Amino acid sequence: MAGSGSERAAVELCKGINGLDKVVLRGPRGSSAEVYLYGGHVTSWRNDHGEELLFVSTKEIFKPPKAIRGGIPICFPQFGSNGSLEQHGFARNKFWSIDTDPPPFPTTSKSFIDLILKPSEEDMQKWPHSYEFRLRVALGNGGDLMLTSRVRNTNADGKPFTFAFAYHTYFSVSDISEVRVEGLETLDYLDNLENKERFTEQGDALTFESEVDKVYLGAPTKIAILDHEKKRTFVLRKDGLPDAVVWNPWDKKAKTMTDFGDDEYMHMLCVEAAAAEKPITLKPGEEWKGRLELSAVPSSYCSGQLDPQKVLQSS
Ligand SMILES: O=P(O)(O)OC[C@H]1O[C@H](O)[C@H](O)[C@@H](O)[C@@H]1O
Repeated sequence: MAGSGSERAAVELCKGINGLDKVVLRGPRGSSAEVYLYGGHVTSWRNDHGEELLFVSTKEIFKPPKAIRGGIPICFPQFGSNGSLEQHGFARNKFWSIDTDPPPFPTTSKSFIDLILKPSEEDMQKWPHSYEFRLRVALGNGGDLMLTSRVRNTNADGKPFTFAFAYHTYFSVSDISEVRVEGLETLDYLDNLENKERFTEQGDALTFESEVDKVYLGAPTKIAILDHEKKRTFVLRKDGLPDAVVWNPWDKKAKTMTDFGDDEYMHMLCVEAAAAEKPITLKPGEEWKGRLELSAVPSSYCSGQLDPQKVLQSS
């Protein structure tokens, strides 16, 4: 549409499913992303060809207070059931606001949105802490998706607080049996399917043939998800987030989930950049930052043209 005078805005606030507010981000060459204010939740990330890269369940009904099944839920201030709050904390069930006056934070992208979450009085009864959670979602000029979370302790009573965090990313994959994850081999992990017992990953890249729910500890900053059939590699870069959670419910668990199709486990994989095992402590006035950068590159891995090690080593 260049030159036609009808170029679409890089950032647009509009209504999504069920009239929920959403922000559409558009990159210069056709890429896009969508963020619902409900949950501060990224629900779509498309490449320059318009192909969707994230999985959202066809059973998802977009009805608060249920969290959205798919995309990138924000888990905060709890991960999983490790605490007294609801599963994965409350951030994914809250209506976030657009932050109209964010503190300075440099970017080269024109396509970004700043969101903010602060506790209500009711929230403070469940989690008695005052905080500001700022989330920036940006679409890079090359179509990369970048999420930056900044959490600040604004407690006036001098008390520190502790939290866990995850970007619970659901990647869309062609067929889970054709997927390999590079970067987590040989790491220690806690197996949620074995009472959180600690094991060491053996051997080669991860492949999938049954339910998996593992928290990899001290994961590298770069992880690659290779989709052999799609000839696509997702590269996940993370900062401030030591763990990587890998989850696929597989067939039996899928059937118990009302917001997830029986066969959808074949077409998704969660690889979640997280601070799950060791919670983060912030004193009043302190700020924590956790960053996720996702890119999707065509790969000819199956024909041997792309060495997965090179994917991991290249910057
Ligand atoms: O169903 P949800 O609350 O969205 O959680 C979905 C999954 O999230 C994470 O990956 C956890 O490690 C899993 O134990 C959990 O089943």
